[in-house]
Amino acid sequence: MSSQKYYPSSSSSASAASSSVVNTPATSNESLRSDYFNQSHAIHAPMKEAEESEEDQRQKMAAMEEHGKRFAAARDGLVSTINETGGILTSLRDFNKQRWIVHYPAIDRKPSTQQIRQRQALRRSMSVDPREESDNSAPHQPRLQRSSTTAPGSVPATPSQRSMSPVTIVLNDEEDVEEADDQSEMSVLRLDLKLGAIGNNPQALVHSLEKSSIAQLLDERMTSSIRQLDNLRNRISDTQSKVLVTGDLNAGKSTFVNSLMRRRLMPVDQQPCTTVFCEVLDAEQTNEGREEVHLIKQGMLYDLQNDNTYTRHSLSDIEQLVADAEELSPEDAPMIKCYCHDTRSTQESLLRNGIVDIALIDAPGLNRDSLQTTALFARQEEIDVVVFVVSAENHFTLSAKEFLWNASNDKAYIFIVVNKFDQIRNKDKCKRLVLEQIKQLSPRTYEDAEELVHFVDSDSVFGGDDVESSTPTEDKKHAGQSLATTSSSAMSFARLEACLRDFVLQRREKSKLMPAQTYLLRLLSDIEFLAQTNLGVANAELEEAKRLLAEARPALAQCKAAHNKIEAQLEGEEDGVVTQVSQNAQAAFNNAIDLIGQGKPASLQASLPPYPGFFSAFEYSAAVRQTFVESLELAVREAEQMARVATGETVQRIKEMGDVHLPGDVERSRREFRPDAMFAKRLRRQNSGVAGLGLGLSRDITDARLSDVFDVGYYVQIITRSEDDSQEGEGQKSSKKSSLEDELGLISTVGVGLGAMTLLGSKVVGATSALGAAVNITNLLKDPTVQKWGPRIVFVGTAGFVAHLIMNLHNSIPRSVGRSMKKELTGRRSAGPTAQHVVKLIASAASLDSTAVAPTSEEAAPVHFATQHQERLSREVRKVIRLAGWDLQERFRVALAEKRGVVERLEGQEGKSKEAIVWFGQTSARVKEVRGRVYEVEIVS
Ligand SMILES: Nc1nc2c(ncn2[C@@H]2O[C@H](COP(=O)(O)OP(=O)(O)OP(=O)(O)O)[C@@H](O)[C@H]2O)c(=O)[nH]1
Repeated sequence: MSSQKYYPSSSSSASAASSSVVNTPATSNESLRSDYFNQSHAIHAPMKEAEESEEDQRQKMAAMEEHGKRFAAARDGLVSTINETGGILTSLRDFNKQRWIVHYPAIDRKPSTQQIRQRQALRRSMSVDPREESDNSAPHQPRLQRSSTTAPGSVPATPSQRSMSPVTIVLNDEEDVEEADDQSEMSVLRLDLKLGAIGNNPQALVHSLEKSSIAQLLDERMTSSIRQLDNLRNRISDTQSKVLVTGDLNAGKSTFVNSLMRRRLMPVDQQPCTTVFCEVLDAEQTNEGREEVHLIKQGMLYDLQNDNTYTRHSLSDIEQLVADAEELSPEDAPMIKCYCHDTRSTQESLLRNGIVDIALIDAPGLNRDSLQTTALFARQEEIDVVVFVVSAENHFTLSAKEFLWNASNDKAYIFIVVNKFDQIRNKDKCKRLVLEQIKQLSPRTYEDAEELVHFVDSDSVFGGDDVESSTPTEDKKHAGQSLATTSSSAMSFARLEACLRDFVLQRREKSKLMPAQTYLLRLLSDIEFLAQTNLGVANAELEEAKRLLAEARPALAQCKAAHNKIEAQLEGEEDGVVTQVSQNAQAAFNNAIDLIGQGKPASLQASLPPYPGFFSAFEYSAAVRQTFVESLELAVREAEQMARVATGETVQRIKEMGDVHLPGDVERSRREFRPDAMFAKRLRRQNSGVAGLGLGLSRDITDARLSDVFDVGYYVQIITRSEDDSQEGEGQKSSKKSSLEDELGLISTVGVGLGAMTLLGSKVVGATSALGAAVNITNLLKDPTVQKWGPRIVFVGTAGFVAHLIMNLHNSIPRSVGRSMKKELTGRRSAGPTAQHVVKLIASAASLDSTAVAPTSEEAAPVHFATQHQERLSREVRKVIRLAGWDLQERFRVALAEKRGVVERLEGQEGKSKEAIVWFGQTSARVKEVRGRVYEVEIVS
């Protein structure tokens, strides 16, 4: 609809005016100049008077009214869609901030064939006017074409990839890269990515930035677009229209503004002079009819009602004000408001048109310095129309091209005045060349070139210099040609005016509403593109999350089950090996102690030393004791070695359990089992001589003692025990009998006791043994049989027994030593009674109470060598197994935490993706609906 050609309503009058000009004779410059004005008025007025009957006036008014209604409807439609778009954009921004980091598409210039196909499909779907889906005959509207590879499945495989490598937006294949450059990228929400060396390559920059950084930039872009929407709403609700007149230096902008006003308001100079923005307004409508100039104070926001924001000047001061501003940089150049009368009728006047307030802004000529400022100014939403003045002599400079390129992006249509056309000889060629350039720079403007591009001679309104310079010296014929030229120039200018007036007034939808519509469509298109892109991303991420969850959940469950299983297994392994080691040790130690008790070495690896003879009996006993101790040590070592082996096997089994049950990606324990580290503490202590066999043994177990040679206490005890034994059970009695008891009868036993006493005396036996023996003997002497046979038997027995003992010392010493050691090893004190026992012994000797003599088992410290060592071994084994188990458990704990983390992250991703799919789906539908409504806003002339 907007592409419909329109023709200015006043074009008929313009041509009528021009034809009249042609028919009017003129003789001089002055007369030509005045003729022009006179003719202009003279021609227009009578024609209008003649042509515009009452009926015409009525029709015109009705048309105006109708036009006003259409304008209001279009404006209301746009305001409502602006509001909706603002709502969508705000929620997108919030969603980006709070729920889902919005994915910003990047550009990829080397697509695969598949990507090209996907892109084409997506482009087709996104470039279709919602209504065109059902109605292909719908009128042309600005279209935004997008291409993307974001169809589900074409998105990077993992979110991590995605975070650094946003979804690729394929521009175009090589043949149509140019087209892609201006159509495929984001427009309103496009990020201005310029940074360092890669600033010229937004694609590289997008790839290098973190997704969150881009989301942040996008957030800022959305915020500024929301502001822009507010401005647009205010602007289209405002009745004033602003026309910015800009162009190359010296192109004749000021002359053009003056011509429009039919007054020499702006200073005109051959030298570039305008550095200020000068806004020309109708004094009647805007300044209570006062003609004056307001120079806005530096840094002040202009307020007509507030004198402090500006200084007042007369119209004639403008030239000086502009000259003063010459020295300033474009950024500091002041803004001037020029209130003046347009004396023409409302039908002719641009400013005082009776429909809408118009302000004409004369901008500084474009050069490198001012380009930025003017471009910014032109982008402002309150600028409805940009009139670009270009000199026909110079065509478009680089600055002009840049400005037009950007401005036509923003405003779509630019009104172009090709000025100084009078200076051009080959006018057709000039027109062709200029139009060629416009086609490149502003395609929309080119489409409507008939109405929007005008080749004129602005100066001709005041009687151009060309005419002045030629007439004085030329002949009448030449003057006639000049007249014809001037007439044609006037005609062109009149047509320009009519078109401009029409463009600004009657078609202000186009000039005022269309920028808003264009902006909205671009913005909505961007949002839809983002929504589609993110929908694709979310779908891909959901699929990915589902796929990975399908692997991660069972892996977690499997890991948990394996963990539970190994926990139970570990417990079993620990208990098993500890029990095994404990039992083995117990058996080995008991066996060792029994062997020692029988006077044999505890280990097969040890053997008794050779007997050196009676006179070295004591040394022999010491050597035997040493051998026993060493053999016991060997037995302990053997038990420890067995424990090491059993532990090693269990550790290996635990390791294998780990290999079987631990997930493959979990690092295995690097801890190595070192058997020699087990029991190292005891060995160290032993080597340093701190403790002998350790654990609960008195340190003098290795010390030899005389009782090892003659165990008097033992002999006496055998005698006394016979009485006690009679009170005990038969089974017990037999088990307690030693081999010596078998050999000796009661008599010889008594003899042994007494003989030993006699032979060795209390010195030899030791005080406690002697005392114990004495007590026992005292008890023995109470026996009547002993009293009767005593002396003789004692003598014979003693002599025999002593001989026997001496003869049998090589056998009895190991037994004595063994017995003594066994007592100690099994927890009975062999080092002699404690002080308490001695006191008891003395007391019992005095009272002859035999029951109080022997230390009871409770009194003896319940130190059992076998038990102690067995416990030590068990503890050590348990410690090692626990460590191995703990190691494995720890691996499981890490693996479980990792797997749980993966599942939780994927569940989070799944949830977020689902939410995003719903959200972007709804948003996409909403945008589509609003876009449809924006398309429906009918902006017609
Ligand atoms: N021949 C001819 N000269 C013109 C025309 N328009 C302007 N001029 C001359 O061109 C020169 C510059 O005109 P200005 O109106 O000052 O140009 P400008 O674009 O406003 O200049 P700056 O603001 O300094 O960039 C003046 O000498 C004008 O007389 C025209 O249509 N034909």
